[in-house]
Amino acid sequence: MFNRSVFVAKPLARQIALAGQRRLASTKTIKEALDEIVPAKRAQLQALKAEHSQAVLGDVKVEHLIGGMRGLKSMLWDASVLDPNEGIRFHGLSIPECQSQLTAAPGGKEIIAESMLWLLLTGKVPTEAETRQLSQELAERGQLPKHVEKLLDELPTTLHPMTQLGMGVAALNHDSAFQAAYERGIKKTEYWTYALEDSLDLIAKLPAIAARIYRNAYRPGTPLADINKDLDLVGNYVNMLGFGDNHSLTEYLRLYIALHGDHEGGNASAHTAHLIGSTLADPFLAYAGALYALAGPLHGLANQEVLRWQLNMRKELGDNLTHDHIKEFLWKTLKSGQVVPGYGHGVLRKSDPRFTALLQFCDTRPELLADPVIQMVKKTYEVAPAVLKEHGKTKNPYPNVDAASGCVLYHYGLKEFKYYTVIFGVSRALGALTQIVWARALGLPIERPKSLSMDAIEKLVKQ
Ligand SMILES: CC(=O)SCCNC(=O)CCNC(=O)[C@H](O)C(C)(C)COP(=O)(O)OP(=O)(O)OC[C@H]1O[C@@H](n2cnc3c(N)ncnc32)[C@H](O)[C@@H]1OP(=O)(O)O
Ligand SMILES: O=C([O-])CC(=O)C(=O)O
Repeated sequence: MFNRSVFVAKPLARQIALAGQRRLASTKTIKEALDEIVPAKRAQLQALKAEHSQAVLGDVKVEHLIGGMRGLKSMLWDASVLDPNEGIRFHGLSIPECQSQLTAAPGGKEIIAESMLWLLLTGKVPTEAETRQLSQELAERGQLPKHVEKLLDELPTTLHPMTQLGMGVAALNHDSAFQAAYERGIKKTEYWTYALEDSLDLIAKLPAIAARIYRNAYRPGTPLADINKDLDLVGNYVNMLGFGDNHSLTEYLRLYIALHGDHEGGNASAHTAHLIGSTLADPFLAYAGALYALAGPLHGLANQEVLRWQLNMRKELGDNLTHDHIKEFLWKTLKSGQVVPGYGHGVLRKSDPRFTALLQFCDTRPELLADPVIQMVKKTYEVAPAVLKEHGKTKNPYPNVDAASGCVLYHYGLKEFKYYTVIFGVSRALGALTQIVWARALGLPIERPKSLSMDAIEKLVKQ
């Protein structure tokens, strides 16, 4: 057992060195780490069921049925919680806490996807050795099967990249360990191990699918880099996209992909994965469905729409945009009945801390601060909340993550903004698949809420 008195007696520098050695030394696979946690979580759920099944957590109102279930507490989701004013916390850790505690790539500063995935799956901050071990495991699983490469290469390059991504992901179910095990007939208690196997495979292969789509559509005929077993997931992704020599973009994408990983359970993409997974469709099919929810302009596609909106504004009003120009364009958008992309949110009621973290990344790099697109994002932020407040409709006049996410990509030459949601899709797998693994580990049932007709609502209301 850990002996506190011995530890405290050593000088601070020595303590830090020893703690560092311990962190580095502790190496477990993600499966071994989960094996240790699953029994306790199952026991916690059993106790909740046994002792509190009938406890009331809130009312169901008519507004929930006709208002997109906003605010209705109706899903179990452990990995992250969204506070309307504070934003997201991953297993209790805020974004700045994650930035200071989660492992970066060698030579980098930003959180890497593996570190975030470990936190989401286990609720624990991984040691550096655990993170590196997971990077290696993902790199070893990263190669695509030939039939998926062929499928992607034969799709029209004009097909939206998100449609292609969903198709590539669904086709991976050809080799689903979960589906094969289900057909063989395994015990329910074993489901999660096969769901984990498929989930790790899918997360590992997403960069190769996403990069192939980019290459086919925008850089035809150029070679795709091989997976480097010594690199992290996003390092390999950026290499395959053809931007591997750009350290700043690589670091940005590491941060981007870690931060977009999970946003509690009710967002449309994560919820879709959860719903499909609850039918015991395998993780590939569940996540393919999630990607098509992400591809809607009110959700993930907003990050492409933000760039399109900004470039239209520049085309119409010129390069030297003033605050008044932006106000004018905001009102034009609102008066034509469209939404301002990148603003508003289903839950948040303040500026999204993911937006803040991405802008802080820009603040440390003079070349980004000097870029007109990034300046436009900042200037829009200076005027849009007041315009949206005056317009008076949206409950949240502040920016969400999509208001900033595309600008750095654009600066570094990844300008094909129809591709941007694909990057979001590589990221959201971290949280959505975490939930699928846990839903199978906890034996959660098929999701099937009750629906009511308008007549039935009226009848119930009158009673
Ligand atoms: C990663 C993400 O998914 S973050 C969200 C990305 N999406 C966007 O940025 C698109 C723009 N934003 C929106 O459309 C919305 O704010 C959503 C979809 C994010 C949230 O929707 P809701 O929870 O229904 O928002 P809210 O309750 O504030 O909506 C009330 C009214 O304000 C409008 N509204 C909300 N946001 C905006 C906006 N950015 N611009 C103009 N009007 C807006 C709604 O369309 C709605 O109008 P209606 O009464 O005519 O139907
Ligand atoms: O939480 C939501 O509804 C949308 C969102 O920001 C996300 O999915 O990242």
